[in-house]
Amino acid sequence: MVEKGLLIVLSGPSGVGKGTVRKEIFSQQNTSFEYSISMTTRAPRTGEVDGVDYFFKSREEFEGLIEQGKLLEYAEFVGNYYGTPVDYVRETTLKGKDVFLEIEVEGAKQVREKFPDGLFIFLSPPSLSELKNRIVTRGTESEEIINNRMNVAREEIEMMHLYDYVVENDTVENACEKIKAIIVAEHCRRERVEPKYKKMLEAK
Ligand SMILES: Nc1nc2c(ncn2[C@@H]2O[C@H](COP(=O)(O)OP(=O)(O)O)[C@@H](O)[C@H]2O)c(=O)[nH]1
Ligand SMILES: Nc1ncnc2c1ncn2[C@@H]1O[C@H](COP(=O)(O)OP(=O)(O)O)[C@@H](O)[C@H]1O
Repeated sequence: MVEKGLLIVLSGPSGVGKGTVRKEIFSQQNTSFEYSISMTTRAPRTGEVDGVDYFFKSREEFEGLIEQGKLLEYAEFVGNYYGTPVDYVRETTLKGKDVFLEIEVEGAKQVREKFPDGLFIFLSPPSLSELKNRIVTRGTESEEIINNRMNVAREEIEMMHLYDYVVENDTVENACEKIKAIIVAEHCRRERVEPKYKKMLEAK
């Protein structure tokens, strides 16, 4: 029987660097885990691609997915819906592959209820002023939305105790190294052979 894959959840306030850190981790290793692309009703930002960054949906389509039970979890974040496709997560973990979710705190709570054995990591900013600086510098949101997201950020930071680990994103390199080390340690704790070494042993 194939061992079920681990669910890895990364949360953190808007602009802290979740996307940057995740992309760096995925670009570095011959990844043993898969990224779950979320559904959202948010409009695509310049350069974002449907089916790569998100599956972009209308509100009606999204509400249809909720009714059909197609989402593992979902939440409304600053005026838009975001949710995780349940079929993808189920199929991938059943194949024995770990799945990496990048989701906000309310969704992470729902995942924790369904998968208490998941690995929950909170990415924190060095300071609120640096958080604001990053989100402003990214240049993708209006001033009003940035202010709303900064208010939500305070509430999210207060929830960091719900996570198994808090990693500060001081530099992308440090944050990636810490997250990768946590994942290896948590594989050991769950008595799983690290996928990279499993492959190494299987190879001739
Ligand atoms: N609950 C939930 N949150 C999600 C999902 N996908 C993305 N998010 C979160 O929604 C929030 C807003 O995402 P986005 O608009 O892309 O802004 P960004 O985090 O600033 O890049 C972030 O905290 C994301 O991690 C999802 O499938 N479910
Ligand atoms: N460690 C870091 N130091 C400085 N800037 C960073 C760091 N990590 C990310 N950034 C920058 O901060 C901005 C927000 O990062 P992003 O990955 O989009 O955040 P999130 O996905 O959490 O909203 C981007 O402009 C990114 O280049």
